[in-house]
Amino acid sequence: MDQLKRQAAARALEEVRDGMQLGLGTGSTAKHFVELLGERVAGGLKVIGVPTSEATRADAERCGVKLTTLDEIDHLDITVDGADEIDPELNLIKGGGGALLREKIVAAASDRMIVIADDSKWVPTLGKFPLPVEVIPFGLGATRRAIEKAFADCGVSGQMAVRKAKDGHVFVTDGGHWIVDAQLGRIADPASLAKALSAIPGVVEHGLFIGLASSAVLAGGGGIRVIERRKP
Ligand SMILES: O=C[C@H](O)[C@H](O)[C@H](O)COP(=O)(O)O
Repeated sequence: MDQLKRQAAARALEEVRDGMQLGLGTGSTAKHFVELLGERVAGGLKVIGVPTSEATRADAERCGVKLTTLDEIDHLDITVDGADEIDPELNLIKGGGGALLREKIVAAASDRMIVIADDSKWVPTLGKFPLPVEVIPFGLGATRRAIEKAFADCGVSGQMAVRKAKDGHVFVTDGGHWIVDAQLGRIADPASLAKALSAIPGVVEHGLFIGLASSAVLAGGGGIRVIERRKP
């Protein structure tokens, strides 16, 4: 599986040109991209990156990739990031690693977002992977009730749980927020659900990435598939 992730990362790296400003994703697949990018940088490639998490910042620094922020530059050429699920419209569930907020800010500031994954992430319909919803701890009860209502309005339901870290304490995101994971099973209309969740005051962001990915690079036993998003 790790080999497939690395192959997808290597294919995305072929899109990178000298002088590009890159969004650097988070997770085990994106980490391969950062490592391979570091090798190219050591060989003379000149790029600058914006990391989507403190973990990726540390990886990029270790790999010698020069970093900047979205305050210092006005756009990114390409963001390369992993995903937890990818559907045929290239809508995504992201946030399994808790980095969805910065990932979405960075993807939205990019001309192109390339999603890299092993082909187990390809699904006909999003929802089997629990949907991460990043929330403000204050007023969580009210926020949970509003999320439940949004789910019902969009025809989905399922158990919700505040994410815990490995040490048993509540998982806290890089932005200081909490994550509620919702087991929805099948999300028939991800765009409507995304809109409904975004309208809730206590929701900082959610893991539905709608219309952000430009292409997906999927590595499987039979080779690599590159899927471009259909124009609306
Ligand atoms: O918050 C984490 C990110 O959205 C990751 O890109 C996603 O969870 C996929 O991670 P991995 O490549 O480790 O499966």
